[in-house]
Amino acid sequence: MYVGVTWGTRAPAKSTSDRLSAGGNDRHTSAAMLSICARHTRGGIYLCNYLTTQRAGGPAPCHVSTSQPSLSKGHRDYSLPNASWSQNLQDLYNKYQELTKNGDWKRLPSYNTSVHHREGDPMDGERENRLFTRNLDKDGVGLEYCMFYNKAEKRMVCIFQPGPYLEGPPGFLHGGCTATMIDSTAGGGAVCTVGPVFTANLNIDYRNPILLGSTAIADSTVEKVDGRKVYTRCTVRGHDDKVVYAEATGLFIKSSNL
Ligand SMILES: CCCCCCCCCC(=O)SCCNC(=O)CCNC(=O)[C@H](O)C(C)(C)COP(=O)(O)OP(=O)(O)OC[C@H]1O[C@@H](n2cnc3c(N)ncnc32)[C@H](O)[C@@H]1OP(=O)(O)O
Repeated sequence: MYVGVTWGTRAPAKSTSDRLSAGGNDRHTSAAMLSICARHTRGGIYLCNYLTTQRAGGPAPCHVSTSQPSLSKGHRDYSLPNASWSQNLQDLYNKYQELTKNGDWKRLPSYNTSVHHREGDPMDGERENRLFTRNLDKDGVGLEYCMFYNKAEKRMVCIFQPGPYLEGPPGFLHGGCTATMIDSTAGGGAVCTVGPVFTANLNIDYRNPILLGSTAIADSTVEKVDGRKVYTRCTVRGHDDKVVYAEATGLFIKSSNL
């Protein structure tokens, strides 16, 4: 499936997230081309073809080109910048987008369902299910994030900005949400490295609280693959690398029956 999206100029951001963050300016976001399919089946997580379906030689033909996020068949790509993104998140996005240019890094599109974006998926159609990390309808109040994968380094980076609906301690991100981002980032890296997996174990040391509206990076690497076992390590740090928020290891088990 190919989906191309062109973004236009947007109004200055006024979200809580932006007020809380150091940045808050909005900016033009360049066109992005992407292709991916992802699916969850029986709890196993798939990310298919995204490393192979991007066409060489520049942007692929677009199915969608609008000044708004792609909503073709409801398949908006939530990994693209929107008006709730802080300047810090936008800057990191631009940095990693730049790194995709030589092919070392790939940006992963992200949808709010696990299966709807797959053309011809038998589960396509009206479904109530939402991807946990994309279950809020309003931009900026929940998780804003984008993942980039480096195949050679078996490394997944997720830049993210937690919004005001994710509060744990007053003003700070709930630890369960931090765990979710670690699970998703390390799990996504495991999937991209070996195929569908289940999370078997997550071990997290929380080092510093994450301010709501700030910008953070979850940086995960697959350290070892031993049979069906995929060992990962993940660090969550601030956008400027000055603060470590959490350190984690994760064990993912390659699905045996998918
Ligand atoms: C970009 C988007 C990316 C999206 C990523 C999303 C990430 C989110 C991922 C999830 O949330 S997945 C949902 C949460 N996880 C689960 O619900 C899994 C529940 N557990 C299970 O289904 C099974 O326990 C599991 C599949 C993990 C393992 O069962 P199996 O029957 O397939 O394997 P088995 O028990 O034979 O274990 C295989 C090996 O792993 C080892 N193992 C399994 N669980 C372990 C554990 N917890 N700790 C340590 N080792 C473990 C086990 O000892 C064994 O080692 P050996 O091969 O050396 O004998």
